Amino acid sequence: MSDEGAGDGPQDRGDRGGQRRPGVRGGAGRGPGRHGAGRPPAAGRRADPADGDGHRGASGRPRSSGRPGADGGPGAASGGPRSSGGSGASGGPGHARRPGAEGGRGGAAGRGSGAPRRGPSSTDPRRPDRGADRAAPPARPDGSSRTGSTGGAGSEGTGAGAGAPAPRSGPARQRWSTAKPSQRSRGGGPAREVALDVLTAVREDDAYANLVLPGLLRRARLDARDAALATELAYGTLRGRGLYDAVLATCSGRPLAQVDPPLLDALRLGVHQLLATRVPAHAAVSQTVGLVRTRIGAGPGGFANAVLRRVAERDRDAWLAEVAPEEGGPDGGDTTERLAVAHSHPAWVVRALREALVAHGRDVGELEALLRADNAAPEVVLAARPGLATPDELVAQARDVVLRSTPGAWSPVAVRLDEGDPGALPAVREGRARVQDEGSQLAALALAAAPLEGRDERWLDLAAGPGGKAALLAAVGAGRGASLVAVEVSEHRARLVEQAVAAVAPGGTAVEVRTADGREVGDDEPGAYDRVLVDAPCTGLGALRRRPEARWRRQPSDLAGLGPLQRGLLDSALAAVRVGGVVAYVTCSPHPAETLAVVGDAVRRRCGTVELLDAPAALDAAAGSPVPGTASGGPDATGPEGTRGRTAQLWPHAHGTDAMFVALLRRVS
Ligand SMILES: C[S@@+](CC[C@H](N)C(=O)[O-])C[C@H]1O[C@@H](n2cnc3c(N)ncnc32)[C@H](O)[C@@H]1O
Repeated sequence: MSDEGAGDGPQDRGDRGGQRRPGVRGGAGRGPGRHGAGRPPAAGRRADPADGDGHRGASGRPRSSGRPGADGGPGAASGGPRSSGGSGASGGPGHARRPGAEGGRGGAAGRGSGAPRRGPSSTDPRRPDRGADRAAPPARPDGSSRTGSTGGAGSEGTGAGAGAPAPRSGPARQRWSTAKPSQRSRGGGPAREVALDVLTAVREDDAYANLVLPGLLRRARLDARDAALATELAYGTLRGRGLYDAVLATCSGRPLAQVDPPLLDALRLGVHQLLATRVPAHAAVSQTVGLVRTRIGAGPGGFANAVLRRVAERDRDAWLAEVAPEEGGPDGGDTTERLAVAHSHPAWVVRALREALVAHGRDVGELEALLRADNAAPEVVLAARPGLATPDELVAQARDVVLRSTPGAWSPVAVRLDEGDPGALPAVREGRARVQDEGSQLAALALAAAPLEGRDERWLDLAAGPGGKAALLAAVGAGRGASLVAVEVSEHRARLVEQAVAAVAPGGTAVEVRTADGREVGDDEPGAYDRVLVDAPCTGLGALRRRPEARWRRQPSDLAGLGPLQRGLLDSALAAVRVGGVVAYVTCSPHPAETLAVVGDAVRRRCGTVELLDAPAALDAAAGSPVPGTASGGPDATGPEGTRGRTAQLWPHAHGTDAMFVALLRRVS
């Protein structure tokens, strides 16, 4: 579930009707009827609440997912925020971070309350202040407390207090609004309405935020700024829910379970504005209360007013000290619980990520940076498909539509967009380039770069939907005279694969898409392939930054359900590859149960017939220069025997990519 190009991008959106493209053979396979691939759900709706990958966790039996891809389409793929002005292609405009405009909440003032090679740095200089947002985005990626005072809230508030000093902690008096009542928006304004609609769809319909948002933005006809605000509010509220609920529990005077869910959504939206944006406090409260009044009722509006005023009495740091006190202090609590609240992750995910860092041989002290990276909006990254587009072409096209772009940090075919709608680039619209996380790009390119002797003509992608890596592999393979068979169990997602690879095979037969169960290919076609990709369905714990709601949906029990499916697919791949051929086992989760354990088992069970290749070296080869810190498991690591140092793990906080895991296995007999 690693590829964000997937989802709702212009080239692979499910609403294209899934028509066949010339040159793409849609093999019958053992079709969906047999495997119950299921109906294609409405865009944005989840097929299975327990599983975003289009399979049923417990049974391992796949099912069609409403989420075309692990990640959305361009922009949406990114978790939204960095792209802006979005069309459907972008999954909505991004929130525009304005480093230079951090600070004051305006009206709150006075009340006294209140790596690597070109990799990203923690100070993230990539985003200039465009000065055009009214999105009032988070001051820092993790939404930590604001300093400085240059920013008001643009048109968002009344202007009162803009440029005022940053809010300080502690209770004090508050003037709620300087606007005349007639000037205030009664319903919260269109951006908040859209944001609330997203929260409602996520809660009631199990929708994916990145898929429902574009349609809601279009329907509401928001201009770019309001669209950016709506996107930031929706995504930020979903990500920050853990902390916001802890604050609300303190302020609401009743257990949150007793608060009506629609009202709770609106309260979270209000808290997000108060604690993580530069929206002035008075505007955050009055607009959110207006929204509650018009959407839910006058009584709930009064309740929201009382609760949000209490929230507004302190700033984020003060609330953190209250609800997530540092250990060692008088109220210091358990580290996991503190990190869970402070960085808004379920405690089991915090534990899982800590375990993952240790298992892959990294310093456990990196945990907080990793959690913070999960809360930062990822950049939109494009992959220029070899033979169809070049990074230089993408940079030139971005310049033509006044988008800032930079070369990728790692992948030789990557271009990073600072903001904007990737669908504005002709190459993206034509399917010659695609939004795809750099980690996903490197994983596919590493398989293509793995050393191989003898025949190298038949490539296989065993779990291909929605087709991001298949599209890249197909393009690379076409340049080397290799054909690709792409297998996907979900009918709907198989159609997305066809769309994804269409540009690579306009009239040829280099790519064949089959709707089938990948676990059966090994038995049906033993030893038939030279290179095989298993991008296994997984928990997606390495891509939380792209899927704001995912962390609240996943359960620890998902791990147990996914294990047999992951092992079954890897077994099938190892049977389908010829002796001497290479299998890449890839996940967008660093969890040891989905990565090192699966690979370690496979190597152990096949005693001597399968060997691990040097995946970090293959990543370096794919990148064209060293990608530091990918070797997964040093001498002290706890990874299973036989995997140490041979597998590769990328990290959001270290590489600026999703946390992709890559193992390369060669069948030796
Ligand atoms: C992680 S996603 C693959 C992402 C894809 N490689 C990309 O880059 O766009 C895993 C895919 O495996 C599919 N899948 C699940 N079980 C499967 C099975 N038994 N056989 C084939 N595909 C399966 C899911 O429907 C999902 O589309």
